[in-house]
Amino acid sequence: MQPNDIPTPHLATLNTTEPPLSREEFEARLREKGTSYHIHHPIHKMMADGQLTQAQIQRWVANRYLYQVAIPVKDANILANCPDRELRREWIQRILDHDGYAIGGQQDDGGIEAWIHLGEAVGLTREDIMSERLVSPAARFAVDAYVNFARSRPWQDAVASSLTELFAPHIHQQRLDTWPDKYPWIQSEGLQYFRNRLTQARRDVAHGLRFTLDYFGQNRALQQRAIDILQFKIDVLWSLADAIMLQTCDIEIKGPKV
Ligand SMILES: O=C(O)c1cc(C(=O)O)c2c(n1)C(=O)C(=O)c1cc(C(=O)O)[nH]c1-2
Repeated sequence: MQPNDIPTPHLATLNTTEPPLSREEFEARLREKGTSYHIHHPIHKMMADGQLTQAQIQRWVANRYLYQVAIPVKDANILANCPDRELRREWIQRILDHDGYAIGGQQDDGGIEAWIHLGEAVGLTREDIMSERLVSPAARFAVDAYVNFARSRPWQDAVASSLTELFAPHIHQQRLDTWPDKYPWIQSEGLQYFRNRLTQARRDVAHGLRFTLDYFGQNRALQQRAIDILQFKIDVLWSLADAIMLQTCDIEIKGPKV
């Protein structure tokens, strides 16, 4: 059995008889998936409307830390599975963005550190965040599903699974636009993570999208596969948001407040 034949319940059966979509139509079908992006999840709508309490924002940041630390591990799995040197040269930047680096006198603390600063800006300690003691088990399952996908699927599939980043600049911008007004108690320096991602995500997605349109554009079956993979990733993010929402609802009812 070839890696591409591994049955995955998330991926629909491929219809190989239809003609391929044009490049434009294929891209449009991927972008259409934005209608089910987690920006539409109730917890993110409440967040943008200013309806979350400090304890709920804290739990969101603490749970999302799992995703932040998983991303470079996911990307390292892509590098490990990918024999294409050109792709690795570009992809490695994603690991540096999140882990940071100190190379040849140049230094950047990276996105994980910026996320910890966000946690401190919302009133958590570094220990609260890094110990992962506030995270929900269901959030861990959702994030693990993404890392396992990148570890076990062909690297081309894992590249396509990053394409939720098509929609990420919008949600980062939404937080930058709404938080200062809705949550004035959050120190503004803490929002630097979102500012950094505006450019990083646009750069990443230009690369990931170009690759996906080229590789998965070869025939209709591969195009459908990429669309299904994007849906799988959208489901990962939605499940993560579900997990956080359930947990934050619980703390509002019976504590403990952090
Ligand atoms: O805050 C968000 O809503 C959000 C969503 C996503 C995404 O759509 O996957 C990413 C990020 N943030 C993010 O900060 C990030 O670095 C990132 C990397 C990736 C990826 O799949 O490789 N997604 C995302």
